[in-house]
Amino acid sequence: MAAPTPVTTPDPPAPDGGLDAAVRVRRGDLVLDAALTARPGQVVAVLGPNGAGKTTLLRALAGLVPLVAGRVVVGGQVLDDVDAGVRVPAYRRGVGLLPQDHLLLPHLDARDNVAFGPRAQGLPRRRAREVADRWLAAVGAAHLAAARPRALSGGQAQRVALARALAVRPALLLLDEPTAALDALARLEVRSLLREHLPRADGTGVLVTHDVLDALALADHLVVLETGRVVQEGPPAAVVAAPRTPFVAGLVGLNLWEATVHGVRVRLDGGGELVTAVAPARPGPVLVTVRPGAVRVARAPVGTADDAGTGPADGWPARLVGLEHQGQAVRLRLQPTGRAGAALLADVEPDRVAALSVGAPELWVQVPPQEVVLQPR
Ligand SMILES: Nc1ncnc2c1ncn2[C@@H]1O[C@H](COP(=O)(O)OP(=O)(O)OP(=O)(O)O)[C@@H](O)[C@H]1O
Repeated sequence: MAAPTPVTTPDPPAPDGGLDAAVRVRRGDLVLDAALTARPGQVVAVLGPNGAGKTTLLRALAGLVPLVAGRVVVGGQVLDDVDAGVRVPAYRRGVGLLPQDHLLLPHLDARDNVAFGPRAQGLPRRRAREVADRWLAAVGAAHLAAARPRALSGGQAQRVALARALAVRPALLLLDEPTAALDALARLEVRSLLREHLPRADGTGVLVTHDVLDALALADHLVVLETGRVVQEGPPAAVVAAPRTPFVAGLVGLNLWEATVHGVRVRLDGGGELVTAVAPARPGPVLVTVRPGAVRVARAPVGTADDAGTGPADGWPARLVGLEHQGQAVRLRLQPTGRAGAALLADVEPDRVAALSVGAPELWVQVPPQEVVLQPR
């Protein structure tokens, strides 16, 4: 009998383009242990707190920091393989790195800074300058062609550096916080330039950022790095919607706690208890997220969890320790005053702030059960 025709095919094996890396690096106290993969045409964003190892990861991929263990394959070419003793030097990798401090060559004008890479790839001077002019125009910096780096503003220098990185059309383009040093307007402009030019169809981009908007706007895949480890990854919108660490929750402005659930009772590991509208099938450890806009703040408990037929008053007493604007609302930072409770963010209408903050030594925070979102831990 003839074999049935398969109706689905498994994912293709790692393509001979793209990025396939698993690196271990030691730098001082940091042990970086991270894997990154991306198909050709994809951009991966790497997000993490200061000192997480993001720059070290880029430098390892660029061949500027030796691996202790692991392998880096770009576009089918093995650039590092510690077991096999392969280490392609940085200048022969065809990998573009846009470092945080952009490092334009000070004695060359913007055009020759951009033409430098194409020249090094063997283009004659005139052709390399034509390529440079095209890329300067593409990033809106044609008028800066004759300027030396010291005459450029931060945003202008960043555009020229971006043109320089793109002009060599690397198989792997590494960008270290390309929008960090820019003011809000320049950041928007550079972000839309990146969206337009990143990546080329058969190349891969890795973008280190502190800004979750960069990840949402520019990346296909988001990797969160903390103390040298990947703690969460996935499509950016999915990571942002369901943070699994306080760092990510803080970035997107959600409250997040580790807790243990028994029926509808959610006991926070750090103290305090919430009630959930939907009891998970099994008791056990969970992550709890709550939108700041869902937190009720009042001078005294309002109703009780008895409304849901579940027991005594929920919530906990807290004290106001900070206030900031958050869109149309005011975001309150609250610290528990007793042992039963957790610090949290709450968004309230501006006209309620005076009533809550003037002369109230203690407030009461509560979360409606339907706003308590649980994920397995
Ligand atoms: N050359 C070095 N010598 C010693 N330790 C280093 C070196 N480079 C990095 N480290 C260590 O690695 C840690 C991570 O550095 P890295 O610059 O990769 O972090 P990062 O995530 O990019 O941080 P930031 O967001 O602040 O740029 C540092 O805190 C330091 O402990």
